[in-house]
Formats: sequence, structure tokens, C-alpha cells
Amino acid sequence: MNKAIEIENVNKSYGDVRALEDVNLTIEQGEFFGLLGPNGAGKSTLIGVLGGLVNKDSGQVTVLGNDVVQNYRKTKKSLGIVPQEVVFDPYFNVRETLEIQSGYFGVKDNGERIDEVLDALGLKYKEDTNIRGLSGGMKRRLLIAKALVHDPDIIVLDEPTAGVDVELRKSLWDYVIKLNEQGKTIILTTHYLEEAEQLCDRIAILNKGRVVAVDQKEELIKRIDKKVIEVKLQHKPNNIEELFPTAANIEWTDTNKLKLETTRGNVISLLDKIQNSSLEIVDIDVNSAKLEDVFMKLTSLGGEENE
Ligand SMILES: Nc1ncnc2c1ncn2[C@@H]1O[C@H](COP(=O)(O)OP(=O)(O)OP(=O)(O)O)[C@@H](O)[C@H]1O
Repeated sequence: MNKAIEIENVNKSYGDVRALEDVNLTIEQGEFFGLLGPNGAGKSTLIGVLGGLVNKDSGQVTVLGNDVVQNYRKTKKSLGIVPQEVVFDPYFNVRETLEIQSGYFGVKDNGERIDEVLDALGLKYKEDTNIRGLSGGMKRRLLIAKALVHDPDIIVLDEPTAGVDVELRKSLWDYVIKLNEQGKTIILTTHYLEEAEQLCDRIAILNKGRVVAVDQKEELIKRIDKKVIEVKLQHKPNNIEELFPTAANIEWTDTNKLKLETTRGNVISLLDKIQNSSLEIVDIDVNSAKLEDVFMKLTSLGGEENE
């Protein structure tokens, strides 16, 4: 079986800026893949290269075994790319926009598919509305609909939920999960790390144009030896620091919670200590590291590791 995407030794510079540096990535068919990185890491450039919209300087990219430059027409049909920027021709209504988009992909008589996509994205009641009359969130829904009219095998979502309300987020994710369950490959870039943690199976982290990690989500998170014990107390103790000298970090929150950061190996002894203390405990939670911890460690936001 062909890989959904194979990216080999891809480089791209804009003048002095190395937007992509020796990028190698393989994405299997049916994966829900996260492409994460801070602003300017190269995510959109990589998606541009994938979609044949950005000319790479070197390297090779194939989509379902077809080279994105040599077989542009074929690869274009396999991909549904939802771009970050919302740009539309303001003279058409919602349905016309999707009909034109279907034509662009050479799909005729696409009414049924258009209905399905309009329904799934909660746009049906707006089908006759002119683009100028749509709210920002509705325009974003239409952007997603446009990428799906030709029923592509691989769906690439570049920051699809930036600035959209909770309701759309939920309905969008429900739909994308359904598409993934039907066998579609999903590639997602987002700055909402919690969303990526919930949705993606495998994640690549880009930093300054380079892939600094690619692994199963759980494996990435395991790289961080961190546990946070959260103890809700009746009252704030006055000698917190002295009580728990082995905790790596201690924080008291407005919600009467004592947060003790520690390592996996130290959790039990800290819990013992809490139990044997005279603290008036209301509740206790023990939390593991999150994707955000890995992200911070591996990208420049986290400091020296990647300098
Ligand atoms: N057309 C362009 N001309 C010049 N520089 C560009 C161009 N497009 C991107 N860059 C630069 O390439 C680098 C990578 O940008 P890119 O947009 O791919 O990052 P990104 O990870 O998508 O960022 P964000 O999360 O902010 O969308 C940045 O330094 C950016 O300024």
C-alpha cells in the first residue's frame, strides 16, 4: 500500500530564512497526524509544498505514491487542504462557491456531495447567502467545505479552529473524526495543543524549519518525567516550602489548591507525606505530563535545548 504522504529531504528558503531544513516525514494512510510548531516553524510552508503551491528548493514529496510536481493534477485531487487564510470571491453565494470549487476539481453534478458537506458543517441553511453576508465563523466553515467537495483521501487542516467558537469546534471535530474513521488521512496543524493531544495518533514537532520530534503521542509525552500532585485544601498552610522540600516546584492557586510538581519516582513518597501531614485535604489529583510540556521542551519557547 502506498504511503499517504512521503516527504524526503525537503528544503525551502526565503532569502536568508530557512523555512524548511532537511525535512523527512512519512504519514500512513488512515492516520490522524498532528503537525505542530511555534509561529514561523515552517508548518504552512510544508503544507504549501505538499499542495504544490510552494516550490521547494530540493527534496521529494509524494502523495499516495505520486510526485506532487510531476503528477500535480493527480495529487491535487487526493488532497483537500483547508488553508489558514480566509479568502473568497465575494460575488457568489455558499452553494455557488462549492459548485465552482467542484468544477475546479473536474467534478460534475456534485449536488449530493455538496448537500452532505453543507449538512455536516451546519451550512445548509446558509446555502443561498452571499459570502459577504457570512460571519467569520461561517466563512471558516465554508473554507472547510470547499476543501472537501471533491471527497479527497487526505485532508489537511491548517489551523482550522483559530478564532472559531466552541460549538463549531465541537461539530468540526466530530465530523473530522468521522471522516478519519471512514479511512481518510487527516493532517492537522494547530496551536491548541490540547486539541492535538486529544485527536492525533502521531505527532511531528517542527522548530525553525526542522523536525525535532516525530512519534506516537503517548511516546512523546513519556519523554517528560513529570507528575503534578494537586491537593485541594481547606486552608492555605503557612509553611508550604518547608513541608515538601523534595518537590521540584510548588504553587498555591486562588482555588485553594497546592500544586506539587515532581518526578514519577517521587510521587508515592510525596503522597505519603501529604497523607501524614496535618493538612485538611478536600481532594487530590495526580496529573501526568501533557503534550504542552513536550512542546515547550522541544521548541525554542522551552529554552536552550535547540539553540
Ligand atoms: N512568502 C514568504 N516570503 C518570505 N518569507 C516567508 C514566506 N512564507 C513564509 N516565510 C517565512 O518562513 C518561515 C516559516 O513560515 P511558515 O508560515 O511556514 O510558519 P508556520 O509554522 O506556518 O507559522 P504560523 O504558526 O505562524 O502559521 C517564517 O520565518 C516566515 O516568516
